[in-house]
Amino acid sequence: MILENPTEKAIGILGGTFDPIHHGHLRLAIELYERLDLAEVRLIPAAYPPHRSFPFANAQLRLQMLQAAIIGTPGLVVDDRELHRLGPSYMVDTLSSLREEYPYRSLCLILGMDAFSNLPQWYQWQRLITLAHLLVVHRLGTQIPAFSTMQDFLSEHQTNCSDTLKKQLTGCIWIEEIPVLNISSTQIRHLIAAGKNPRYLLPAAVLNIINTHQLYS
Ligand SMILES: Nc1ncnc2c1ncn2[C@@H]1O[C@H](COP(=O)(O)OP(=O)(O)OP(=O)(O)O)[C@@H](O)[C@H]1O
Ligand SMILES: O=C(O)c1ccc[n+]([C@@H]2O[C@H](COP(=O)([O-])O)[C@@H](O)[C@H]2O)c1
Repeated sequence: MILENPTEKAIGILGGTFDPIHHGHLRLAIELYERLDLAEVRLIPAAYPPHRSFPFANAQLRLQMLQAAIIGTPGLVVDDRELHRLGPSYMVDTLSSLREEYPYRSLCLILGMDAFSNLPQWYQWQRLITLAHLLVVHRLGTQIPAFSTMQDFLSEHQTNCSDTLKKQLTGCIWIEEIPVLNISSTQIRHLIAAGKNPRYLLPAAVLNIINTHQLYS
């Protein structure tokens, strides 16, 4: 669907395991919020992330860490809808429920280039672009996938005009190069397990929750 006079800004959607949330996630969300003039970026923790082992921290604590991380940050919102579903937290179900809630709103699913390269392994992956745009960001050391499925997918959907993301509700791929911080949740978990201090890789409020609940040690 094409909107002749789009009045409402697009909503960015950043799903993740967030085990734990860190400054890499938060900078990514803020950069995209500002650069693409989004209404907000929704951080959506996965209850049961598909295609990876079970998270170390339980879903309620990962949610609590997210809420603590974004307090007072304009444009960032936590959305806990995946915590109310049973079974694997498939993105297609999350986008379907957002689409029901916002039938006439542009939705932009944010993906790192690594996640984008693995998209064909996602459940019903070809439906994703019928429910939202894909906002693909470069992460250090990642490249645009060279294999034909993704090259074809890109040539069909990639847009060079960011205004299209506002005018259309779904169906476009936008690639954004951003200065990505080389931080991962795995690195933070490993530091804590080794008795080292992860301070400054993640918000102090998140580290307080980790310490209170003795997570990852
Ligand atoms: N440092 C970072 N900069 C930008 N994007 C990131 C960064 N770390 C993760 N992301 C992106 O955020 C989303 C959620 O990431 P996730 O919760 O898996 O974090 P992670 O740090 O990659 O975790 P883990 O090390 O446990 O795999 C993914 O799309 C991922 O590509
Ligand atoms: O829907 C899927 O099949 C699917 C497969 C892999 C990952 N995802 C989602 O991608 C997001 C990032 O996942 P992860 O494993 O990098 O934390 C998170 O929201 C996951 O639920 C979704």
